[in-house]
Amino acid sequence: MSAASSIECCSVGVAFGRNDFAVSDLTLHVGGGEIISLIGPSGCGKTTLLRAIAGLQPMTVGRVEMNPPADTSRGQIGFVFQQPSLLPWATALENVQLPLDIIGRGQPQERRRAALDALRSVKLADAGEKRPHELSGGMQMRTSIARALVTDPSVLLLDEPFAALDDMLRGELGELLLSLWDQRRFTAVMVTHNIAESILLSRRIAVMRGGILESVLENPIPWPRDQSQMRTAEFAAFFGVVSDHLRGAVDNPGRTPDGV
Ligand SMILES: Nc1ncnc2c1ncn2[C@@H]1O[C@H](COP(=O)(O)OP(=O)(O)OP(=O)(O)O)[C@@H](O)[C@H]1O
Repeated sequence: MSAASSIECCSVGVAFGRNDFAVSDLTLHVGGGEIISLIGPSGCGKTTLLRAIAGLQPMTVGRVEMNPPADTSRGQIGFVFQQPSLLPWATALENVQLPLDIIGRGQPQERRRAALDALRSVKLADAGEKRPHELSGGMQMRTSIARALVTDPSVLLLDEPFAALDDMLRGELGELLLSLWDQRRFTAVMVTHNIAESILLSRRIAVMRGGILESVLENPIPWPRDQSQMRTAEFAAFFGVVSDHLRGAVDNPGRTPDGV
């Protein structure tokens, strides 16, 4: 596996109209092997920032640096989107193997073995021959996660990955993500609307509003994480802190030095 890259967003600005900045002068450091959540009201620029980090969205100003550099075309950056977006005519195994086929890594047999390993890692070892319509929503999302991880990326970018799932599945897949991170230690940036999920899964929470970074909150919940922590007083208290920042009820005291 490649070393987890740190991510440096330096004064990133993305404008869609002449002066219409969806993301404005945004500077953020994400440490190698860190999981950080991007949270904020609808339309505040979370997806635009994630796409800029991925290299999918040209920036109007600023730059994004990864160290060591991570390159999508070499499978070093993985994506998980809200919709699993699997090829309907391909089996789960073929879907997972697809990124390896595209970048042309290894011999066909090695690719198949890697895809099987990735499916096993998301507890879908027995579903490889099924097509997407034969999989439940949760299984489709597991397949999508396996596809994102099959190339052993050093950076994983997730855009509201569990938003379409019910609470039980959401919690289950959150814990799966934590265990995958524990084994692989990739750097992850996850967009979510769900405060509890952002607290359970990430080390820091970047709160955005109107295209700017409102604050970066250090998450006090100890590691290792699991869902039982969601019932603690500490979790509830931090939930309140994040909510206040989201509502704009706090005047920025939560910034950490590398999130300025
Ligand atoms: N391709 C585009 N062309 C023009 N405007 C865009 C484009 N993509 C995004 N925008 C605008 O940029 C702003 C930020 O959008 P973005 O999708 O990044 O927000 P978001 O915080 O991810 O929202 P949500 O939580 O609803 O997904 C919005 O005003 C949106 O309309």
